[in-house]
Amino acid sequence: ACYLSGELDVEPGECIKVKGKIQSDAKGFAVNVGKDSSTLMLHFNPRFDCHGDVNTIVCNSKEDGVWGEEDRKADFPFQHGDKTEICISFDEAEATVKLPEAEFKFPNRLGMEKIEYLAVEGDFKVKAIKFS
Ligand SMILES: C=CCO[C@@H]1O[C@H](CO)[C@@H](O[C@@H]2O[C@H](CO)[C@H](O)[C@H](OCc3cn(Cc4cccc(/C=C\CN=C(N)N)c4)nn3)[C@H]2O)[C@H](O)[C@H]1NC(C)=O
Repeated sequence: ACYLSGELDVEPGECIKVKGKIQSDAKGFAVNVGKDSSTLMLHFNPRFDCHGDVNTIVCNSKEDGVWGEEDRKADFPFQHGDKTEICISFDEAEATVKLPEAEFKFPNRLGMEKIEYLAVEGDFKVKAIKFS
């Protein structure tokens, strides 16, 4: 993981802003939020070229270490070398991922009431993390 934090207390309506740069040879990266590494509200996983996916965002949840059903998004608003800001918020129904030019929703399948864990993994250089 290139950024890992536990013991967070992000409540519904609050925002986690991950600012950084996508590596120029990125194969993929992931932003994970939830309770801990085994219990994720959202695994937001843009894939440039990995696991057989090309330019596809794969979202999923994880409950006690078991992946849920994947949700592949239609848009892929990322390019190699891009600087970007990924803002994640949630409410009882869904998580929202806001990018400069796109927005994605993913159901809050686990009914999580707070985010205590954030991890950014893969080919993404984290510049700043802001909570608002
Ligand atoms: C078709 C065959 C069966 O179906 C496939 O079955 C695979 C295994 O279940 C799924 O894959 C899994 O999907 C999960 C979501 O559901 C997670 O993403 C998981 O990864 C977990 C994971 C995260 N991480 C850290 C990380 C994250 C991003 C990049 C890197 C590393 C750098 C890459 N850069 C390089 N190398 N330069 C590292 N490591 N493992 C992935 O293995 C595929 O989606 C699925 N494909 C389809 C179409 O159904």
